Amino acid sequence: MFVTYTRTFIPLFYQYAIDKILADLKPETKADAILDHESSLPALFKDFINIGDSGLQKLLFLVILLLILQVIRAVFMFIRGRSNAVFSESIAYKMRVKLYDHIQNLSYSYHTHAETGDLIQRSTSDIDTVRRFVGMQLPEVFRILFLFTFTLIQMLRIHVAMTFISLIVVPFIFTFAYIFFKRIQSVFTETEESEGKMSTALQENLTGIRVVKAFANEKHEINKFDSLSRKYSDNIQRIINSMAVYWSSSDLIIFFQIITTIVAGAYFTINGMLSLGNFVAFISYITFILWPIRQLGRVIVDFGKSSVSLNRIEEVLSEEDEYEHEANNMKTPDIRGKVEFRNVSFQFDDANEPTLKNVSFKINQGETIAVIGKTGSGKSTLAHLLVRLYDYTSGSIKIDGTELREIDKKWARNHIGIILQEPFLFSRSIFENIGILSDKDKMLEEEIYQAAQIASVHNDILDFEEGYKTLVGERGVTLSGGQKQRVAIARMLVKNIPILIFDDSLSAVDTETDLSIRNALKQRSDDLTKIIITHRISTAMEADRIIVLEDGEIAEMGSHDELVNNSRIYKKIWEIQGSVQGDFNQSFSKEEGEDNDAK
Ligand SMILES: Nc1ncnc2c1ncn2[C@@H]1O[C@H](COP(=O)(O)OP(=O)(O)OP(=O)(O)O)[C@@H](O)[C@H]1O
Repeated sequence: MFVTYTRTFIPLFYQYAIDKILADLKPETKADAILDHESSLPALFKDFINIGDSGLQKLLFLVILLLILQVIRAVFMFIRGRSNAVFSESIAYKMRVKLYDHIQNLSYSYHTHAETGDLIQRSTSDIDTVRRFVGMQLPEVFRILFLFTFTLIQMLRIHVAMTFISLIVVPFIFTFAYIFFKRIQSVFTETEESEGKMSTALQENLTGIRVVKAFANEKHEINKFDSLSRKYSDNIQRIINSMAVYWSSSDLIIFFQIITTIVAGAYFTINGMLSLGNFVAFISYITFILWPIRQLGRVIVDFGKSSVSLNRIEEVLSEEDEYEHEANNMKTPDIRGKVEFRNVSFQFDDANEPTLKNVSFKINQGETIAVIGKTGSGKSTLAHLLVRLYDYTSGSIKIDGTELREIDKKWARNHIGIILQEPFLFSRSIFENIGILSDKDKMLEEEIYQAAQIASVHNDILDFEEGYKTLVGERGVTLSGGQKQRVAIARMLVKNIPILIFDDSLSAVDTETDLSIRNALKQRSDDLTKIIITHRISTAMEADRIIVLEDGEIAEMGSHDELVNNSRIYKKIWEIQGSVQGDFNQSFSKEEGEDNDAK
């Protein structure tokens, strides 16, 4: 406010210099009617200028005063700019962190439906729009309004009629700016959407670049991106064209206003109703009032854009935080490894029928249970229920006697570990990837190595040039599928969890490694409860019990020996896989024999 207010004094100095000082310097130019008008310059300033005796000295003091005023204004402008930036940046920072934290706490089901690109856009460019609004547009509106008010007051004090004439175009220019920016708002929105589509395509392409390369599909991808990029450029071009029309036509209106002011000012001055100095002051006032006014229309329209962004951020923030939503009295029982399913059913919100139906089974601490079944039979869903990624619709799941729904989610996930079907590795070193789940600040190397040894990946890692320091590319692309799975297993093992679920997480390792991992796990602890979801009969057959799922129901359950003779589905799988495995082993040993013979 200070900066804006003091700005309106500057034309008063011009007026004083012309009307009072020039007259002293060159008295012969003094024509009564022109110079006898009072100056509106505050008395304090006048006194300072009048310290000088001669006209030249007064001029010198005026320049010094103007300089001091400008320096003070510059300091205040700096403080204003800085505090606006600090304030808006701190708001943006808080919003970013809040949104990021909230996204972390949204449910698994939210994330399975959400679009990554869209969430990124909300967390970055939408927040930036709000930041610009708070840091630049909002202060700009206040600045323009203050400037307009203060200037209006100064002008009215000098000459009322001249004031109205000088501001005749203000309502027009403001309305013109408002209507113009309102009209092109749709172009702004389309530009934002086309930018969003372009970045989503880019993100999707980079994520799936290996598939693109593998199918030599680059041309199609390039064409797709090219058309999106063109659309974006066309929209930008439309904005540039519209803005060019706007600036030039509003310039014309402003020019008209300046001409009107000059003509009216000259008339008043010649007729002795306005001093020469005040005439100059008026011209100065209108120039610095008219340019911001035409900005105001734009800023007001930008409000719309910012409110769209705020709504988009708010939309995410209003999604339910899965932890906050839990009751305060959630339990944190001692979890040792006993699991009991009783008539458990589960249906996805958007599904027509239940994915799991009346599932009942028991697992004692230290037992290994294998779950097999056709794809889509509900195996992963069953595992997801155990870590409370979803809550069962009916029935009961008890973990060491406590109803799972009553156990604190974080507590449950800290005691029941799941190694997901598609393990995700972060683009950090292998060491960091394995240690990432540990609650300890600093993982001991020994613990990491031990976990990697059990997961049968230690030797593979040592074979890498940089060993444990090897950086796994984004999502672990520099590792083979089997290595990735084993790193994911090691990552879970550092946690020392009593119940472990392998959701088909041994599928990419060979049978031998699969066996050695299972043996190492058995050696490490007899108490570890394991649920192994698998398509491989050789993995399932060693379990204490095997559950065969069919269309979400338990079709068969028992040990390998029980099922191999006395079942429908398991027996069939055994016959198919057993014979293939037999053939494989036979041909393998035959080749080995031939090799040996050759030697
Ligand atoms: N988030 C979801 N929303 C709606 N339906 C889902 C969702 N996730 C899975 N399903 C459906 O639930 C059924 C069971 O899926 P699930 O992943 O549990 O099967 P699965 O036995 O693990 O299969 P696979 O062996 O192929 O991994 C499938 O028909 C699947 O389409």
